[in-house]
Amino acid sequence: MEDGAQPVFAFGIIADIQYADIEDGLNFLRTRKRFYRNSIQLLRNATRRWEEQRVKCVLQLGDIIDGFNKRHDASEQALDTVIKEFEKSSADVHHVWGNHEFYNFCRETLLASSLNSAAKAGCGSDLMADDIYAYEFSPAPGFRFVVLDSYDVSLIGRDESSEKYKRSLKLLQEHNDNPDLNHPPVFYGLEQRFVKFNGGFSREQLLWLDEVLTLADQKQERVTVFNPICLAWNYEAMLSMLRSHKSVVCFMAGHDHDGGYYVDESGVHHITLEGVIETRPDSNAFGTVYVYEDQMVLKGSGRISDKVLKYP
Ligand SMILES: Nc1ccn([C@@H]2O[C@H](COP(=O)(O)O)[C@@H](O)[C@H]2O)c(=O)n1
Ligand SMILES: O=P(O)(O)OC[C@H](O)CO
Repeated sequence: MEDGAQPVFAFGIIADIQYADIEDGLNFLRTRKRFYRNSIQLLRNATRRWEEQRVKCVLQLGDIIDGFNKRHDASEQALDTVIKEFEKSSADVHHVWGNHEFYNFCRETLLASSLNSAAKAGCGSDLMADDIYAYEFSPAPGFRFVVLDSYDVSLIGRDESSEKYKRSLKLLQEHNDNPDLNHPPVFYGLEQRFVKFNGGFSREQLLWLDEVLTLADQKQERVTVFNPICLAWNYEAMLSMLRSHKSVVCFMAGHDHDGGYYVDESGVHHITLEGVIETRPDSNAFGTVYVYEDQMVLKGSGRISDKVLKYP
C-alpha cells in the first residue's frame, strides 16, 4: 500500500452483543462475567464511531440479543432496543444469525424480522430451500461479501419433525453421547465442537458457496465470508472450500467471546471477534475494516486489536 493511499471503502464489525435488560451475570461454567445491560452502551460507542468514520456497511456477526430475553418474555422489546441503536447509523447493517437468535425466535419469525438483511443485498426472496439464510453481495466493485448460515444443519432453529433436525440429531449423537447435548464430549481439542449450541453447513449451502466463489475467482474479486461460529461441525469442508478459491481473503466469525486470529497456509485470514457481552463497561469491542486495493486494515477498539490483512 502506498503512503497516503485512500481506502476503497470501510465497514464496521461487531459480535455477540447479547443485550438483555438484566443484571450482570456469568457464562454457563461461571468463569466469565457477562455485562448484559451495558452491551447496548458498547454498541452505542460503536455506532457513533462508525458514523464519524462514514463506514459503508456494518456486519453484526450474530447473537444480537441474549437467550435470557426469551425467559423474561422480552425478546421483541430487546430486539427493538438494539435495532433502534443500529438505526442511528446511516450504514446498511447486515445481520448474521447465531444460536441466541434461535433461542429467541424461530426461523420463520427471523425471516420476517428486521434481522433478515438478505433483502438489502437484493436477494430477499431468493434464499435456498429449507430457508437457509445465506446470501452474498458486492459492497463495492471488485469486492464481495458472503453471509453464511452454520445453523442450517443443527438442532436449534429446526423443527423437531423435520428431516434436517433428525439428521442433525443423528450426526451430533455420533460424536456426543452425553444426555445433555450442550455438554461437550471432551473439554479440549476439536471434538468439543460437537454440542447442541453449534451446527454446520448442508451440502446445498456448500454447493451454492462453491458457485459464488467460482464466479468471484473469475471476476478476480476479493471475498470476505461472515459466519456466526468459527468451528462448525463440518468445518473441514468449509476450510477446503475457502482454500480452493483464490478470491477468498478472510473468514470472520463471533461466538467464541475470547476472540482469535490465524492466517492459514493459503494466506486466508481467520478472525474471531471478541464478544461485546464479555467486555468490561470501560472498554469496547468493535472494529472498522479499511479496504484497500492490496490489503484490508482492521482498526480495533478496546479488546479488539489492529491487524493488517494482506491479500493472499
Ligand atoms: N451444559 C451446558 C453448556 C452450555 N449451555 C448453553 O450453551 C451455550 C454456551 O454456553 P457458555 O455460557 O458456556 O458460553 C449457552 O447458550 C448456554 O446457555 C447449556 O445449556 N448447557
Ligand atoms: O454465546 P453463548 O452463551 O452461546 O456461548 C458461546 C460459547 O462460549 C462458544 O464457545
